[in-house]
Parts: sequence; C-alpha cells; structure tokens
Amino acid sequence: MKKFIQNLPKAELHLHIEGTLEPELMFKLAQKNEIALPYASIQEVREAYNFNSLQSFLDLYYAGASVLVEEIDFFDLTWAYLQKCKVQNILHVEIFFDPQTHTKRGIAFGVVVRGIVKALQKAKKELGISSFLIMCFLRHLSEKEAYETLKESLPFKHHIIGVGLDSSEVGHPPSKFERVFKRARQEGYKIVAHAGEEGDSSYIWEAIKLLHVNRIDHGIRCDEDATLVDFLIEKQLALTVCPLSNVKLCAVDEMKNHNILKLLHQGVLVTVNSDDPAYFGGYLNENYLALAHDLGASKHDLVALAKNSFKASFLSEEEKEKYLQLFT
Ligand SMILES: Nc1ncnc2[nH]cnc12
Ligand SMILES: [Zn+2]
Repeated sequence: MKKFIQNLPKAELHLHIEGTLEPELMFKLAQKNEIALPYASIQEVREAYNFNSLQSFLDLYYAGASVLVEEIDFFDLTWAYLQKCKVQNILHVEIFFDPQTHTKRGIAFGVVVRGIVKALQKAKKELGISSFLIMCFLRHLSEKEAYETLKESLPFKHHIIGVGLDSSEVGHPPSKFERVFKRARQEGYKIVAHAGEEGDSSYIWEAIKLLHVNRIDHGIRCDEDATLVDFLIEKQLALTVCPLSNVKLCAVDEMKNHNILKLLHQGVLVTVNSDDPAYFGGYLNENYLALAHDLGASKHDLVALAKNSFKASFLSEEEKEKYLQLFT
C-alpha cells in the first residue's frame, strides 16, 4: 500500500508553509537570527507537540514561526517542503501563508512573499512542481487588520491566487470578515476559509453564504447538517480535509471514526491534505496511509481522493485534464 500511495500522482491544497517548519530548521534559524526559543533541544520541541485543541497547537505554531526573519529563511522553509513534495510524488501544491504572523513582528510583506515565490519558481523549473500561493487572514485579529493586509498584498497580486481565513475558529465566525472578503473578491482573488474544523456547521454555511468560498478548508462538521451535505454534493464544493491534523488536534477522537470516506462515498468532493505536517507527524503520503491502515480505505478510494485533489484545485480545466490523464 505504501508503494501504491507513493506512486499516486497527488496535489496538496491545504498546507500552511509555516506548518512545515521542522524542529531542526527552527533551531538553526533561531541561532542565526538570535531568537530565543522556549526549548533546550530538538527533542524537547518534539515532546511539546502534544495537543488537545486547535488553540494548544496554534500557541506553539506562532512561537515557532518567530524564527523566520529574512527572505532566505522563507525560501529555505518553502524549498524544504517542495523537496518533500518531489519525494512524495506531489505534482501540484496550493500553499497557504499567514502574512500577519510576520508583519506583526515587523517583517515586511514583500520579504515573506519573495522568499516563498523564489522557492516556488525554482521548484517549477527544477522539480516540475506547479503551484499557487494563498494568503490567509488570522481570524483572531480584527477585520480592520485584515483590510490592511489585503492592501499590502496588492503589489504582489500577480503572485497570489487567493485569500483564506485561518487561526482560532470558535468565536471568530466568517461573518466577522464579510466585507473584507467582498473586497478580496472584487480584486479577483479566489476565496477559501477554514470552517467546520472545531466550529459547528453554521461556520460552513457562513463561509458559503457570506464569503462565497470556492473551497472549504476542513469542513468535517458538515455531517451535522444533511441539507449542507446535499448542498456540497450538488455544487461539488470541495473540502480540503486533513486527517492526521484532525486527530492530533482532537477534532476527531480516533482515525477509525473519521468521516472522510463516508463523505467520499456520499459524493462530496473531499481531498486529503497534511495541514501542518511538521507538527502533526506526517506529510501527505502519511495521511493517505493512515486512511488505508486505520479507516480501511481501498486502492479505489485512494485513487478517487487523489483525482479529487486535482479536480478541486485552482488549475485551469486544461491543466486539470493533463494531470487527470496520468490516472488512465
Ligand atoms: N489547522 C488549522 N486551523 C486553523 N488555523 C491554522 N493555522 C495553521 N493550521 C491551522
Ligand atoms: Zn489549516
């Protein structure tokens, strides 16, 4: 099964680049940039990765991201992930970044984007991996701050395909950002939002009705509302599901109880993704493997999920077709 998954052509659509920061690089950058870390060793960092909620993870994730300072740091981070993609036969990626995590610390928006984009361009040329970049607003911050970030992004619009919404979900519903997302749509950005990860199905409805999302990130709590599931099926509105993340953050108690296969069999356009692989103990192939081992996903299921990853992407119909041909 491992070999089968390895050989599957795959796209990854839900991946926070800051969530690919492995402890080794975190330590190296902390030393270079003279940033104090609350850990004595790499071993201690890994031991701290024991989460009981989204927030317990986010606290460490934002602390970890503080070691990223120079353009080359963002380049090195992104390049390390793209090399992993090459190894795992991931052919196309749509990467999230959180500009406010960095601009809040005085790092210029352009430093972040230029570092990431240089790695994406190198990967296209040297590894044949295609990519898009999506910036996310932090939903625990205000709508005004999201507006400022949107404004800062405009000189780099040619590098950014879409806008997303992440961070602490409960208490920060999509409705808080309705106007800024309207502005983002007017700028031509695609729209995605984390919804229904910890928040209930009303967060998913709001993302659909108020933000007019092109995709839902996570969305696993859609199954609380049969009308919503029917809507997702009818519209083929994709969910970017992250199985290992859901179990690590206790959004799902055990992998054997994950609903991704049930949703797949019902006809929802679900995809498999790794979210923050450095923190959750596995990259994309490990997520597919967990579905096979712990949920009984068949080869047929895994092929359907891999095909969905291209269908749900922001690639053109022609490009999607080119990738889907690889399955025939
Ligand atoms: N799983 C997740 N949910 C919300 N915000 C995030 N930022 C990084 N990973 C996230
Ligand atoms: Zn996420």
